[in-house]
Amino acid sequence: MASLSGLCSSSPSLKPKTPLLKTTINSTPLKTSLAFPTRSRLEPIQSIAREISSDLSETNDKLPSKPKQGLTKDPTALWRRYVDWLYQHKELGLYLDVSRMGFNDEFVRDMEPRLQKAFKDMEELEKGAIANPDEGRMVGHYWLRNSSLAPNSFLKTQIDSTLDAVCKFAEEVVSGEIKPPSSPEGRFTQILSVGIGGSALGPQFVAEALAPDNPPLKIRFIDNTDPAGIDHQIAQLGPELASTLVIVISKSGGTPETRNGLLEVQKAFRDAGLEFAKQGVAITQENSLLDNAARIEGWLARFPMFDWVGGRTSEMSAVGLLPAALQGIDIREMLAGASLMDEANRITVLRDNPAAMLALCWYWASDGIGSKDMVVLPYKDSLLLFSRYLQQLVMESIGKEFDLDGNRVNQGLTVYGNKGSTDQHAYIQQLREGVHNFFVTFIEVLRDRPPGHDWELEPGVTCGDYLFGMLQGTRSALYANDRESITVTVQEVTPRSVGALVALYERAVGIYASLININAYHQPGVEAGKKAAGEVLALQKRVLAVLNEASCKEPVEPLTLEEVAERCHAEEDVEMIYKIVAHMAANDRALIAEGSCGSPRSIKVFLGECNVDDSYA
Ligand SMILES: O=P(O)(O)OC[C@H]1O[C@H](O)[C@H](O)[C@@H](O)[C@@H]1O
Repeated sequence: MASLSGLCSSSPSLKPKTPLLKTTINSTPLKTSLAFPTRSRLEPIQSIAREISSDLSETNDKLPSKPKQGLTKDPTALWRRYVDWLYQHKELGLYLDVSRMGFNDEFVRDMEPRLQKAFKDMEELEKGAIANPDEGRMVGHYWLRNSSLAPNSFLKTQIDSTLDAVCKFAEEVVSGEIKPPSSPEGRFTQILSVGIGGSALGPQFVAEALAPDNPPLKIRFIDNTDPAGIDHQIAQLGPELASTLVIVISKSGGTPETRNGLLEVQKAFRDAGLEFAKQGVAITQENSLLDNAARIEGWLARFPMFDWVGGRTSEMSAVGLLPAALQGIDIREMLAGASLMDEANRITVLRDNPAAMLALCWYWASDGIGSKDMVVLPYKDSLLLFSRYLQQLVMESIGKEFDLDGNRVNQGLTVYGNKGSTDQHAYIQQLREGVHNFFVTFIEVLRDRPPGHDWELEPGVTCGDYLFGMLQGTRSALYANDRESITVTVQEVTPRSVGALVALYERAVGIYASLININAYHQPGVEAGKKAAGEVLALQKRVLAVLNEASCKEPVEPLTLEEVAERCHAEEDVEMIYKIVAHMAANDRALIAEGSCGSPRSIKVFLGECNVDDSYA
């Protein structure tokens, strides 16, 4: 867990970077694929897959080879394939069509042992196994929508009581029973959610997908440490800051961006003469720095985040449920949708298990090594953020350097996309005709708009028919050019279907991770960037101390970058010192006495004011 002050107190000097380790898997595709013209890349990918397969063979069954073949274009065969493979979840009204993926029976047969192992792994995980071995943690997001699955009664009670507390608090806020102390409206009208990554993406997706046109509380987000972005959110609130419920979300309670967002918001409250604690809510692990601060300062409410729920799978915890409930979204329906989907995904027969079908398709398309990207295209504006949400869920889970046996595998599955038909006017040209490095997942919503509002904008055709036509047309056009696609269809965008979609992809990630033998539940790579950021800020403090000392002299002594570096005992970091100085100069916190930032060697720099307390030292 990062500490609140950790960003600025890391190691005192920037270490020279060690060169990146070259790996077999990294270098092989480069070498091999360079020998082939672009259109013939399938073969090298297969050979890489085979190579990796032999690496994994000690712990896994032999990797099924992907037969080289074109996609069938025979309409009768395609229709048969469509009907044979169509998955339907009757109660959820959800369909999964994998007919436009080119896998064959042999591949499915070969994958069966791995799938059965994945089902077993998921069963163990749900029973409370330490499925995240590196962090020694259980992985329990599935219990959140069916607490009776929790491995002990203590966890069950925690889940149930948190859900009850979320519902009660939301009801009291919406009804005005809990009110802000000094708002003329007499009730909370806005939510300002402060959080990042898994503590933002789920709530953002769900708000966009499900919030009614006029929610009881409108939501906005601070999900970065960009001061201009923060100012914008606060300025947009204007006088309504007095009726804003600020929800600070951080599992660890120590993420620097979230800490900064909180400090900025607290300052805005002070500037407006408002008492933050009366309007602040914390969602975090018990006894985290955030939790302790909220308790000591007497914030309006605190809700727990559980150790065994990862940030990117926290949408069904208080993280996602509280903001949703405050916007008038039926969270019990979301949970019901997720729970129904989970039940289906426990079935150990491939064709009856939509998450397994997805995972199998991912494996097929990307050779189990991420050789193709997943383009997610919901044809529905309200699902715009689904691909962004999935980007973290999939890429932070799957993008791993090592497998569970410690082999370097550099795994991943790249996800991107926005929405159709809009993206047809942006990059679908490349998908149809350009580099063949992707497969598509269409998300189709059958209901165009609420009943009673539709009209024909030309004889026999509605606006929604166009959207439908665009999706079907793009799917066909891509397939005609051998571009594979999956289609997930839901009847409507409802709390139930959104809950089901979240659960579908959470499980697909879990199953896929098992198929490729990686830990989907940790994120060791994220720490490197955070640590480096801490080192930059530590260096900045030393630069400030050196500049301050020189600027307190009579007369002021402007310094070259080399002089600053030397006095910081960080000669090897002169480039970073240049960047620090340029950034401070752009923000009027350092003054350039001579030269210009365009020619770094010419610069002489000093501080406009001498800080006599020398608080930088
Ligand atoms: O919820 P927090 O502890 O503030 O973490 C927020 C995010 O930060 C990290 O960088 C992780 O990579 C994410 O998985 C996490 O969701």
